Amino acid sequence: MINRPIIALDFQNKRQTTSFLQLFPQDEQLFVKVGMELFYSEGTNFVEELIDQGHDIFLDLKCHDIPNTVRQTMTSLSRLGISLTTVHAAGGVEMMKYALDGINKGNHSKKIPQIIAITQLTSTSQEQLETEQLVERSLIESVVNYAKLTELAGLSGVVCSAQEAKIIKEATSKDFLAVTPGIRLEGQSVGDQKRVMTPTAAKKNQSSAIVVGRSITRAEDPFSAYQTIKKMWEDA
Ligand SMILES: O=C(O)c1cc(=O)[nH]c(=O)n1[C@@H]1O[C@H](COP(=O)(O)O)[C@@H](O)[C@H]1O
Repeated sequence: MINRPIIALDFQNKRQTTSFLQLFPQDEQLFVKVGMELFYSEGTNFVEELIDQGHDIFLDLKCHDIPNTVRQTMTSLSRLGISLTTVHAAGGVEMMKYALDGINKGNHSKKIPQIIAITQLTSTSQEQLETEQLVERSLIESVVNYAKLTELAGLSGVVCSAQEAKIIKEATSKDFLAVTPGIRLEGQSVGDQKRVMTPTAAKKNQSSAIVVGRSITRAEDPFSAYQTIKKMWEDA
């Protein structure tokens, strides 16, 4: 269980990210997610700067490629000192095993990252699964299947919606992580997300960690929104 909400730093560049982080007390150690948007513009140097500032990093690059390429990517990332990173479970068991091998072969002078796998994105609906992916099973079955394959490959857990966290825990082991984005407060616009839950409902449904973007980054007072969400998570 990760005790703080993970804040998705979905910003275009270092300048925007730094002004956002300045809204938090200097000694507040955050768990932040750097995604493709920020990583592709600022690269590894900025990730290392965030680590030096005392933050835990979820580097969310959603790798999905042939096993050998993913292995070498993970070896490159392993030296950074990040806490978590992602691959797509759709890449297959072999790809996920290679990913783990890549991390293990890397140079961990700082911290060994845990790898978690994307199941079905929280922006995917049952209808899209049927009409676009041509998957005939239910969305839940697909997510649970990906979770079992991820566990078989030896990774630490999955990214799924909080709606599926409990069923994943039942289908896998106690320590297997169900990291859940798609978090909204009551009454907030869901935007492009399809499978959402509140922080309280997510915790009650056995989510291991919540990933929160716009509910914090676009709040009028981001630090206060963070504190509210953190408290909801702690108290549930
Ligand atoms: O890997 C992720 O973090 C992720 C997986 C997923 O299925 N859904 C999902 O929303 N995310 C990420 O979680 C964050 C959610 O942002 P908000 O919808 O603004 O809270 C974004 O950074 C997404 O990239």
